[in-house]
Amino acid sequence: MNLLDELRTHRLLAIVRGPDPAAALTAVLTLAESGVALVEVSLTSADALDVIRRARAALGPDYALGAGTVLSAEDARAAADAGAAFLVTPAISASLAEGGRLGLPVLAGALTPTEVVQASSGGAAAVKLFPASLGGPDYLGALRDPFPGTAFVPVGGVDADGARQYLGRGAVAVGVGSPLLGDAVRGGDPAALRERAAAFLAAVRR
Ligand SMILES: O=C(O)C(=O)C[C@H](O)[C@H](O)COP(=O)(O)O
Repeated sequence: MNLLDELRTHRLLAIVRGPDPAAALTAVLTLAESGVALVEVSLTSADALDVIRRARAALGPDYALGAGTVLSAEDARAAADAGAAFLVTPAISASLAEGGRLGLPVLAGALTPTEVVQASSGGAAAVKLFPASLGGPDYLGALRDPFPGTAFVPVGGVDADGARQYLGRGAVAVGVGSPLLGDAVRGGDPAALRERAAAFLAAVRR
């Protein structure tokens, strides 16, 4: 898949992370049904690889389902085996190069200018600005001056209002976990998740 194209087109990446595999799977499927085109399942979730495997089986081969918090080369390979189509990392790590070897695009985490350079030169499809809440939209704006060609995806503490602001400052997309998922990862009402998904999809619309 072309991760950068997907991010540019859909502008919203949902991050599922939770203690309950059944609830995580339901959340992934609910997000997909709601029109959220890109979802990552964090490997810190309970039975994350099994959740990815089941979600892949339910959603088919073309859905943009990825694995998050992929730090090691071993995790990158396991995520690929489970059916992840892309990898997300919170930092520059061995999984970036391994993604290249596996042919999987990587959204690589970076915070500082030095890390932005390392992520890009390491082959990242896009740079996940993490934790974005540390500097907010102004910090993204400051980074965009020296890196106008870099595709940034802010992650961490991004609510619907923040999503609009980051996109207005030139982010290609935003990544959203708890403000979107809420209690859905602990078995909360899927109808409420559908409503939050609709609100975030409206917030990222051009
Ligand atoms: O999974 C990783 O490696 C991440 O870096 C993602 C972050 O930890 C949060 O999950 C996103 O933050 P919120 O949208 O505030 O919940």
